[in-house]
Amino acid sequence: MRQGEGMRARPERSAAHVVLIGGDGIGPEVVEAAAQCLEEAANLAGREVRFTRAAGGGEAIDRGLGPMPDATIQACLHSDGVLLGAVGGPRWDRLPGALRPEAGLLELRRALGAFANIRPVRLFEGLEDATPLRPEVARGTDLVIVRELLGGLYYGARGRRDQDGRILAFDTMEYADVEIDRVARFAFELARKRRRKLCLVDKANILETSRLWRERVESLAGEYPDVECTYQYVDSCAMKLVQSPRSLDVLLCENTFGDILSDEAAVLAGSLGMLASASIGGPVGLYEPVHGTAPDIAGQGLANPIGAILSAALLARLDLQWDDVAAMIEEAVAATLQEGFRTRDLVAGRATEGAGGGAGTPAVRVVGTREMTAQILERLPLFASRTGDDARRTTRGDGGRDHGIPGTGGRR
Ligand SMILES: NC(=O)c1ccc[n+]([C@@H]2O[C@H](COP(=O)([O-])OP(=O)(O)OC[C@H]3O[C@@H](n4cnc5c(N)ncnc54)[C@H](O)[C@@H]3O)[C@@H](O)[C@H]2O)c1
Ligand SMILES: CC(C)[C@H](C(=O)O)[C@@H](O)C(=O)O
Ligand SMILES: [Mg+2]
Repeated sequence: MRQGEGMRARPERSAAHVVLIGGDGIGPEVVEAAAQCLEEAANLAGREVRFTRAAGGGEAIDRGLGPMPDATIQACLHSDGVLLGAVGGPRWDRLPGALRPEAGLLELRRALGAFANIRPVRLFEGLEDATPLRPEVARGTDLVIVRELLGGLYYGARGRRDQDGRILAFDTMEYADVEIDRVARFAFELARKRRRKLCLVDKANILETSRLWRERVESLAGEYPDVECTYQYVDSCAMKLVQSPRSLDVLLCENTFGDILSDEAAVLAGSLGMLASASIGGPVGLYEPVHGTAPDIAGQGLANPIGAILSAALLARLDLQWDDVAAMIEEAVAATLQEGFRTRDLVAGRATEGAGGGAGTPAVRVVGTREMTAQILERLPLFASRTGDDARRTTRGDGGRDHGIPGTGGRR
């Protein structure tokens, strides 16, 4: 997406080129699952996706290419969208900061100009017992975290120095007004398409950067009188997230606060494995599940692929403008879950295998990554016949399944 191109009508595209960066741990497992779903849904809609696999993260380091090879960045910049699994793991934890896999991801985000990270959080019907929260608290959760992605502590000056014989380490949080304005405008526009509630999450009682965020958001709020704009300190917001999630619509956060709150919010969705994300703002969007490489379950076929699959749906909707393809994937995921299929992480809350089965509730069936993907693939054709408009109407009617995220226009 280019800033400001959001709502411009574009010619329908029938083919797309997507770069896949599997990365490390469960990254390659979930990216392959997502690529299969995107390819199949596109084919069912009469379109075509071509994939290029590119190196990134620890596996690229091991091949002597560094954490984010220039060839990968160039491939991404020349693509129609990028799908990334996750990078990092214990094997690379002792490398100097700038050489770690995670530094490569930051480099890619910056190269793609992806300043707005969108993390939708909803509890799918049927997953009420997957969250450790009481169903009456979590039910109906439908919020979006808009996380600033190219500033703050992640990109500020950091280092160490000797101070009177002691080791002093520092990280710096800096924000420029323009960096705040561009992501805040995006969040206001998003709120407008949803329940018209925007909450700026900050620490303005302590941090000067937060005070600038408040000033900028307060001044922009005048341009969006139809959006209710509130302010909440990050510490109390962390509580509110699990106390009354339905009261929240769009949460606007600086980089670090957004990172932390999104993993907390994953509890509302039943598992970290459920959350998808889109990072947009530059010529091409970067789509990745919110979770990491999950070293504890990597290579065992246990990973929940849904966060990655829903990220592929976001790619279809936001970069390719294939709303029908996106809706097809989202509907197939919802149907698979409603029929009781769960990966292991989704029975970690209060659900147990074989539970349900009475009173119209399907029995819970615990499956691995491949089987979950196969079940979703099998259901795609059920949602294939709709036109994009029909599909959009259906999903909006079901609690805003497409999260009200505005189309971003793609790169052409
Ligand atoms: N975008 C990214 O590339 C990204 C994001 C977060 C963490 N990381 C990296 O991942 C590594 C591990 O980090 P961590 O352990 O703090 O976080 P993590 O998200 O990898 O795992 C946290 C917990 O959630 C579980 N989990 C995560 N995704 C899952 C899925 N799809 N299905 C089932 N269970 C899942 C894991 O098994 C683990 O118990 C670190 O090196 C970290 O830097 C990368
Ligand atoms: C791996 C790390 C750099 C990354 C982040 O902090 O942005 C991850 O935690 C995420 O949430 O995408
Ligand atoms: Mg994170």
